[in-house]
Amino acid sequence: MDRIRITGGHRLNGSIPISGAKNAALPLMIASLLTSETLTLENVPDLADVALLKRILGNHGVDYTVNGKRIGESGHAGETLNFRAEEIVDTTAPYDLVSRMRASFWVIGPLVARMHEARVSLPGGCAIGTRPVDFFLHGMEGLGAKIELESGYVLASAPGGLKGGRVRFPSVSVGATHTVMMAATLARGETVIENAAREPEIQDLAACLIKMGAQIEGAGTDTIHIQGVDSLHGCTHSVLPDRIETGTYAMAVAATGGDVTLEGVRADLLQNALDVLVQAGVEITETNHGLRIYRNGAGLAPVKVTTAPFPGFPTDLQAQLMALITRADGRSEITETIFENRFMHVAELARLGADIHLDGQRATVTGVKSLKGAPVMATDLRASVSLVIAGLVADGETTINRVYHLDRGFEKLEQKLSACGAEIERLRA
Ligand SMILES: CC(=O)N[C@H]1[C@@H](OP(=O)(O)OP(=O)(O)OC[C@H]2O[C@@H](n3ccc(=O)[nH]c3=O)[C@H](O)[C@@H]2O)O[C@H](CO)[C@@H](O)[C@@H]1O
Ligand SMILES: C=C(OP(=O)(O)O)C(=O)O
Repeated sequence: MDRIRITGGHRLNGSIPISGAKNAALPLMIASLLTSETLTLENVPDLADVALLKRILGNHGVDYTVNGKRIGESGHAGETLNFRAEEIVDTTAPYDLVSRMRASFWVIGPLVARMHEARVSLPGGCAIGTRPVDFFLHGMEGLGAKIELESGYVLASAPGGLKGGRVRFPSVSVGATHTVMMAATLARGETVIENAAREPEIQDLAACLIKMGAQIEGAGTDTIHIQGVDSLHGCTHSVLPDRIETGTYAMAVAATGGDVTLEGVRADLLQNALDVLVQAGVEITETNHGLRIYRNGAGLAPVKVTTAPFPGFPTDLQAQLMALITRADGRSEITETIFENRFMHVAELARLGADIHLDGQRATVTGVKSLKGAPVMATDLRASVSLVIAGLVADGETTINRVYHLDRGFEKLEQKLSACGAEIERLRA
């Protein structure tokens, strides 16, 4: 297994291009199942999760071709890929693939909408909580699907096709909102999704579906109206920039000190997190080239943060923020409200000398003068990158094991950081 070795203590200076968002690219790719025409996606990040989803979609009959790198609508230079599901050849999404990535379960929506049946394994993904699928199942039932569970698989069928309905989620779920919204585009009549997720990735998916001919109103608010249509067609869509990658590098610069411009980003996608950084004493300005993150000399102030659905502070940046404030001047508090087991980085940060006290869903972090490098273990995607941030500021050498977690969601991490002066390298197994 590959490892990452970091020698800490270098300030970051320069610029970092931000990739297309993993969490937007995945549902957009899945939307290709809804049409027999070609869906062209620009600015697709080159990530392990994207590669895995290509395999999963391929199994259903989706062909994909690479258009090569070209500058997309957004000015980003990610990959442009064509997806074409002329015919769905298999409506089963098997355990060995779906168990490796949570988002692959979302194929259930488009498959039932187009083929009136699907057999999808219960999902896997980052081990950050129990992550049930009850909202998805109730949502699909709300559109008239019959749901059965058999040997770890969900069997969903709607022989006469899906029918629009009212779906109210008990609490906000990004994945269930994506799935029901996709399914409803081809259902007969109107669907109303209440208590819908408002994440930017939902808006990006809705924008693409609308270009494909779907009738959707209200994406980005908590109530989404979808009027079903008979069929959807192809289109070209550019994946929005990754707000979690943006926030991660902003926190890395805040931690090491320095001056870095994050290119191709949208500040409005992570305003809450940027406000927290400003409270901590980081200077942030929007320039013609992107978002300039600057901290030189000044100390870090402690912060009090509670994770929440968008537009709140994202759970996907919680671990990175914790790494940053391990060296703040005073005591910070982080409360995690989305996932019940998303503090696995705490024990690893403690190995580097962080002072963190856990009480249920609340972590109290007392700033220390310095961290010291040590071998640590990546436990999930965002936890792994929090160890990278801690390693960048720790004295001496930090080696991170199990970096396959990082490869799921961070494109060219070592290259992007070394270009700004970090001493970071991958040790191939
Ligand atoms: C690929 C992707 O986009 N992943 C993101 C997505 O995950 P994902 O879509 O899996 O997360 P959800 O928004 O669904 O989860 C939010 C909460 O709802 C609960 N829940 C969800 C569905 C359900 O049927 N029943 C249920 O109880 C979950 O266990 C969790 O406690 O949103 C999360 C919250 O912003 C992010 O951390 C993930 O990075
Ligand atoms: C938790 C994440 O991904 P997934 O939902 O695929 O596990 C993430 O992107 O941080």
